[in-house]
Amino acid sequence: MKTARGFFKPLAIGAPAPWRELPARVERMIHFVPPHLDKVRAKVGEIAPTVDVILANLEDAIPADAKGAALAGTIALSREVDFKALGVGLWVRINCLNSPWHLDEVATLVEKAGDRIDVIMVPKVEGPWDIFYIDQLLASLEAKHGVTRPILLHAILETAEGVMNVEQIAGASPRMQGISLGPADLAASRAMKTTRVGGGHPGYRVIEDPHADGSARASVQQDLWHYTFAKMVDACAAHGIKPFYGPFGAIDDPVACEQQFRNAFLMGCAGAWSLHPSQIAIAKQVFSPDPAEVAFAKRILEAMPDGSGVAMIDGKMQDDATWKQAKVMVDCARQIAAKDAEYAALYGF
Ligand SMILES: CC(C)(COP(=O)(O)OP(=O)(O)OC[C@H]1O[C@@H](n2cnc3c(N)ncnc32)[C@H](O)[C@@H]1OP(=O)(O)O)[C@@H](O)C(=O)NCCC(=O)NCCSC(=O)C[C@H](O)C(=O)O
Ligand SMILES: [Mg+2]
Repeated sequence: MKTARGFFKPLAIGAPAPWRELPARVERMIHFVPPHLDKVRAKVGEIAPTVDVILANLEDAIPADAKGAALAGTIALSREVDFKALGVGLWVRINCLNSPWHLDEVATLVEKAGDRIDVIMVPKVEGPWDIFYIDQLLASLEAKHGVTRPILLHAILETAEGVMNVEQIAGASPRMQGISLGPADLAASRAMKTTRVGGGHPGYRVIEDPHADGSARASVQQDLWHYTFAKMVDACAAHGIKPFYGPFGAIDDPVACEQQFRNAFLMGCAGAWSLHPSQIAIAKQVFSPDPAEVAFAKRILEAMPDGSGVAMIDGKMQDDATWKQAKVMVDCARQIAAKDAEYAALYGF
């Protein structure tokens, strides 16, 4: 791995200096759009003000014979909508690094939209070597095209080897903005026997012991993704980058979508992907802290102004640790309130 001093060294002469602190952005939902479909792309202008990030997808879900159209559509989109003025992030998911398409995609994106793209999402990242490669490639292209600030990287955690290496992936470059859990490819990579894209499975349960009277034994469904979330969240938190939940494929089941997003939120994730317009509101509601929780967190901060000591609030013990928990909640709410007037009013900021 890089030395402490070398970590922030520009990787190409003329490349923009790497970020020392990540830009503070609200990213509750990463909204996927298929940029090759003119009909959908034409609606991004009206959707963008309702989301935190628009992601132009070039990878899975884009047919092999439409990859060129998707790349062209992405460049067009970056010019058609003023994402910066809207305070909306523009991300692009490129094809994987062993695909025949990624090299032209990265070269074209940096040349034609380098200063308008905030984050490049890299699929199927297996280890830090994938980040080293794309980091160096981007630095050379940014220097060549005079890009003024580094494009950030976001890895999808969707292979068994990637999960094994997640800590090194998270710390592989100052460009790293975050990591998303990709449940579909990860299930395939692990040979999990499910065709679902995220969420629970009715077969994954624990059951109580047999009853003497032979009566029915209670069983409870368990969370297939808990271990992976915890490993990803720890790797991201330790390296100061953001963990996200990826796609929820049951578009017809908003209740289960909300539960999967809420599990991610409670485990420390900053946001999730929205695949369909119906999932935008779910992500916005789940990844904006509950106003009642924020109000209680404010009381904790007020009860211990210097963050030390102990206090009882509504019968609950508060101390230095819960003060830090409360600060996480209130800082997140403040950041959302600065961008979202509806929540600014709900939080009372
Ligand atoms: C999933 C979809 C194909 C569904 O599209 P459609 O059948 O058109 O849905 P509707 O008829 O309900 O659409 C209603 C209107 O909404 C528009 N629409 C649909 N999707 C979007 C969207 N993402 N953004 C904006 N607008 C959208 C439709 O055009 C309809 O408009 P109108 O006709 O004017 O009423 C579709 O939602 C879709 O393609 N979503 C994106 C899917 C995607 O990106 N998949 C890849 C990410 S998940 C993945 O790769 C797995 C991951 O990597 C892992 O391994 O886990
Ligand atoms: Mg995938």
